[in-house]
Amino acid sequence: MEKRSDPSAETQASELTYAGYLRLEALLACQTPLSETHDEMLFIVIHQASELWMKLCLHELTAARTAIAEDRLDTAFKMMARVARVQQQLIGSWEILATITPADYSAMRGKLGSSSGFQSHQYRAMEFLMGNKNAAMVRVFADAPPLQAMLQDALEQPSIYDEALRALARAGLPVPEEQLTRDVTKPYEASPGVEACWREIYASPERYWNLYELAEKLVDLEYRFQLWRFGHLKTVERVIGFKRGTGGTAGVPYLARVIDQVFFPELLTVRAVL
Ligand code: HEM
Ligand SMILES: N[C@@H](CC(=O)c1ccccc1NC=O)C(=O)O
Repeated sequence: MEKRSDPSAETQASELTYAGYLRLEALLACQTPLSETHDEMLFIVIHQASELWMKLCLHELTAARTAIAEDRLDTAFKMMARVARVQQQLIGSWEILATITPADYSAMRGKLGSSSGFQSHQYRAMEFLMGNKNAAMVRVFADAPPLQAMLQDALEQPSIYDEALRALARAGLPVPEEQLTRDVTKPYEASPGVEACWREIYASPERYWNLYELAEKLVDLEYRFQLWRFGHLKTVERVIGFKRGTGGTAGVPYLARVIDQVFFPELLTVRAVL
């Protein structure tokens, strides 16, 4: 995590003020609309607030992954429970954004050029942390080396699900070896052997209470991630309809396709065999 380095911040605690501690001067100088439209302020604020919440999600999920890797599941649960609430906040932002009318958005859209949420490195890092790895998405940041390096690192780290499966193996469940030693830069592929492990856990939660809770926390995470994606899709549909995206995709049809990308496949398929 970045520590503050500006000298003005190195004041005595007794001189510290609300605005100083929170760096409000810098934070509140970052909303600079490019158009004359009234609604651009909302557009900017929603995105900036979302990026801040994503920053917190990454902070919590990275720490949760470490905790799982170290078999400190209670610690991971605490963090994952917080992420679920942050996700609710992110999902709630669609309600506010939906107050933009198509005509008002059209009036500012030209100023956005080819910029797009597609270029959110924090969003992509979250997808990678969830296991939806895609090396092509790293190349989107070829013109921004620090962001590209951050994402390349996220691509190469095991996902929270990779670590969960390793925790299952340590607990004595027969997770197939190839799932434990897989190339974590590749998208996760469902495995019948992994489904069988979750089945064992779900069939007798009292024998595996912690692992059962881990499974349910992961399901919560995926569920809310999907609600966010769906809220985005429906908001985009009502604001720009079937226009192509500024980022170069088909727009709504692209967003509909990514909803099919599941993070923890066996946690869904196991339900059909219980
Ligand atoms: C009126 C509001 C919005 C519209 C019309 C819109 C439209 C789109 C479209 C069409 C795409 C597909 C990529 C492209 O071709 O541009 C996209 C992607 C994306 N947008 Fe938005 N968006 C809106 C608001 C937001 C907000 C508030 C966020 C929050 C950070 C966001 C985050 C993203 C992300 C992360 C992607 C990439 C999704 C992926 O690749 O799976 N968008 N958006
Ligand atoms: N892709 C959007 C533009 C857009 O929404 C956007 C543009 C700049 C910064 C963030 C954005 N939000 C999400 O994609 C569009 O096609 O209208």
